[in-house]
Amino acid sequence: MDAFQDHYPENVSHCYGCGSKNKHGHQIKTHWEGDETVTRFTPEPYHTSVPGFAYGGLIASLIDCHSTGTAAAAMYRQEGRDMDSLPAFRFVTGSLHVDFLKPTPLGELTLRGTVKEIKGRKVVVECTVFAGDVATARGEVVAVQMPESFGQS
Ligand SMILES: CCCCCCCCCCCC(=O)SCCNC(=O)CCNC(=O)[C@H](O)C(C)(C)COP(=O)(O)OP(=O)(O)OC[C@H]1O[C@@H](n2cnc3c(N)ncnc32)[C@H](O)[C@@H]1OP(=O)(O)O
Repeated sequence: MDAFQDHYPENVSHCYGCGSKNKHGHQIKTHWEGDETVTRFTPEPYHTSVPGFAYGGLIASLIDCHSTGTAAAAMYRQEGRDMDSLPAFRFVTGSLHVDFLKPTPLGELTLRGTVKEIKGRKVVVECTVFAGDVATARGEVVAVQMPESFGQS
């Protein structure tokens, strides 16, 4: 199944969390399941915080990139456009809030996202991280369409 990230333009495919061209990164893959977006990711042993459990910064970065991908996909969906069509929607993180509800074990994790708001260039995404049936973290991301000047200095 094609993931949102498989359709990212090359110039935004280097992100540590979601870029398919970053060989050192997480390379997460996200897709729609109805009105939810889903990413599955299995942490490596080196993602440890306390032995047996995942590092919180990893969880935050998964929520971050799951949510920016969701933002892009939601904009395409709202406009009835294919994710390969131009101009491309590129989102960056304006804010990232994470609540760690329970320790997250080092096993397969499922992130489920919902779009709370689309307003102008802003998309607000809520994302919950599950280990099995247990919600271990919940995040809210304000994703904003990337300004043309982003990355230019
Ligand atoms: C297929 C391709 C996919 C491509 C996908 C690419 C994936 C890459 C994913 C990367 C994930 C990252 O790590 S990104 C890297 C980390 N993030 C960054 O470096 C971003 C740095 N910050 C910025 O460049 C800027 O502050 C922006 C772009 C976030 C916002 O600046 P701006 O463009 O001037 O936005 P502005 O007009 O002020 O605001 C627009 C709306 O967003 C809201 N807003 C702006 N900033 C915030 C904020 N921090 N917290 C809450 N809300 C905010 C405003 O209130 C407003 O809402 P309203 O008043 O209209 O309601």
